[in-house]
Amino acid sequence: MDLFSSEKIKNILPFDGITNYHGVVLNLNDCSFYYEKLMNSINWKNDEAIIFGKKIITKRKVAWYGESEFSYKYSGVTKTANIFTKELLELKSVVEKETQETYNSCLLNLYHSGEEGMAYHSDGEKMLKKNGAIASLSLGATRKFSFKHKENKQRIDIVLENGSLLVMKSGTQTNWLHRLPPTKKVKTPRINLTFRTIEL
Ligand SMILES: O=C(O)CCC(=O)C(=O)O
Ligand SMILES: [Fe+2]
Repeated sequence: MDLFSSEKIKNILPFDGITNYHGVVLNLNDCSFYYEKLMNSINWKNDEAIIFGKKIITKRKVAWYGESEFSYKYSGVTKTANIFTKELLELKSVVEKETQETYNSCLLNLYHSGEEGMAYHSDGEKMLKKNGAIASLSLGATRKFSFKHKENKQRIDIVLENGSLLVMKSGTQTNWLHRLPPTKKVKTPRINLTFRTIEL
């Protein structure tokens, strides 16, 4: 973080939480380099979830990476994380410098087109450090991202560009839901990386 960068970092939530939008933190060359690299080298898997008792397989792909092969439970299934690749460690260090926080794991999502998204949820899994920052780095297609207050249903929308960084901090997961709405307008893929701190 440079001396002046705090001026451009804004809390986009009006109350009950802090979510900072840092804007674009990677230059275009780095964006293309990491987008291609991650697209081709990450151990992408379709996600499984149990919705109303039925097993569904998402079109969106996911991958968990971390400092160690920690195991985690997702929709009743125990899975093992992959070990950070060189590129993920490089991106982690960019994000750590920019946010002045540290992270020990990363959940990656690959949305092949605008038809794939993620429904309203909050990231409050037991394993996550309580009120720890979740730093979300976006690569590829620009997508809208929405927050909805759990009580008064107020909505806040933000556009996440190629190379941008959004950091969800204290209060955000407790008081707000977030989602990536599907859209017919976007035809190209987007990769999202959420750096997190897991208590091992
Ligand atoms: O794709 C995104 O921007 C958000 C992903 C997300 O909310 C999550 O992985 O928990
Ligand atoms: Fe999330």
